[in-house]
Amino acid sequence: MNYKIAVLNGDGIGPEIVAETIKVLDKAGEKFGHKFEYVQGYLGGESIDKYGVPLSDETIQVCSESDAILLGAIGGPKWDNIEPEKRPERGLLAIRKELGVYTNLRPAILFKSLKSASPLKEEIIGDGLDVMIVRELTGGLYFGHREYSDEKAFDTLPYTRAEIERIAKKAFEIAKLRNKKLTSVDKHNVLDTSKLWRKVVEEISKDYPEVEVSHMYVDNAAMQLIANPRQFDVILTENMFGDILSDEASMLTGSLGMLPSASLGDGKVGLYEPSHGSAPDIAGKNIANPIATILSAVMMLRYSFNLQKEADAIEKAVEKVLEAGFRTADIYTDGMKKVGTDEMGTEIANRI
Ligand SMILES: NC(=O)c1ccc[n+]([C@@H]2O[C@H](COP(=O)([O-])OP(=O)(O)OC[C@H]3O[C@@H](n4cnc5c(N)ncnc54)[C@H](O)[C@@H]3O)[C@@H](O)[C@H]2O)c1
Ligand SMILES: CC(C)[C@H](C(=O)O)[C@@H](O)C(=O)O
Ligand SMILES: [Mg+2]
Repeated sequence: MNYKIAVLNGDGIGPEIVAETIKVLDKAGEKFGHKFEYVQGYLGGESIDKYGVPLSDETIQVCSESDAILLGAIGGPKWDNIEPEKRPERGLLAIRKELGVYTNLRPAILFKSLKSASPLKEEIIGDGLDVMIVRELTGGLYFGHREYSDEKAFDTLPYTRAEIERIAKKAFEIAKLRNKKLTSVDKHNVLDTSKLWRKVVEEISKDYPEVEVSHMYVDNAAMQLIANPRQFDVILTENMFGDILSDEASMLTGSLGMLPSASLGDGKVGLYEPSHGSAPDIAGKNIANPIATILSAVMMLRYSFNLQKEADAIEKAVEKVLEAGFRTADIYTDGMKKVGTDEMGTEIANRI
């Protein structure tokens, strides 16, 4: 089959990690007889430089005419001091909103051979940690009414019942296919939106009697993720809590460079990007870890193209490369073979 993928390199390490992902996708395509066609779009800083805006109509069109979107990461110091509406990050929020991808899946999975790369003790991290964070992506604080003056500024955190219902249903559906345990994370003791969130999640849970549901305050959840991460299976939470908790959870897997993501809606096009940012501190040095992006492409094969054996083959190749001791700097531990971004991509592609 032929698949058309919109590619948005973005900024910083974006082009480096996307190049390795394409290398891996092409190898999988070759092996299983698929053709991946890539169409270039522009997002964030690169789009500001090209079009003067962080997301252009041209790129929206390229994305909506594709079967899926592969994104590197956006942002960087070059664009940090421009007006808020024109920042690279606004382009990312706009594309998520435009595509209606309200479900952001961020799976924190520990590869066995990376146990020693996690800062947590082995007895806490255990064997085979696998937590799925389901983050609401197109509502809440990121999209609420906001105002700024040099004397006073505010952001608002709105959620409608419908927005909570649809993400809660997705999370319960996912939990049903996993260990049937869902922890909804909120700040019910303080926020009205959390009051509605908890009420709606409770209501939806009645349709999923096989899933055990519990509620946890976000501050406690931040602590529990470190103290006892294995208690979690599916974590359901709102936009900003999910942003923060997913970066935290990434360290359970060894590095932020290991955490992929899939952003899905009810429409045709899914957006696949690593959970991390453009890492300007290491950009252009060929040291970034491409695995989060490669695993995001695995999610693309699974969720957008239904190519299960192809997805398994890439995932297995990542596992084999890690077992063989290859490590980028962020997951390096003594005695392993340190490799650059491109070598990591090549080693993975060679094992498909
Ligand atoms: N989805 C996105 O595009 C996205 C996500 C987060 C941040 N950002 C943007 O990225 C820029 C930098 O933000 P930041 O520094 O807070 O977050 P960041 O995620 O870019 O980096 C945080 C730390 O993790 C490291 N890191 C990140 N990805 C890595 C990888 N693949 N391999 C090895 N190390 C990696 C970085 O070197 C840095 O030390 C900002 O402009 C921010 O707005 C974009
Ligand atoms: C860059 C920023 C807008 C973005 C977010 O907060 O969603 C990022 O941190 C992420 O996790 O994808
Ligand atoms: Mg983030």
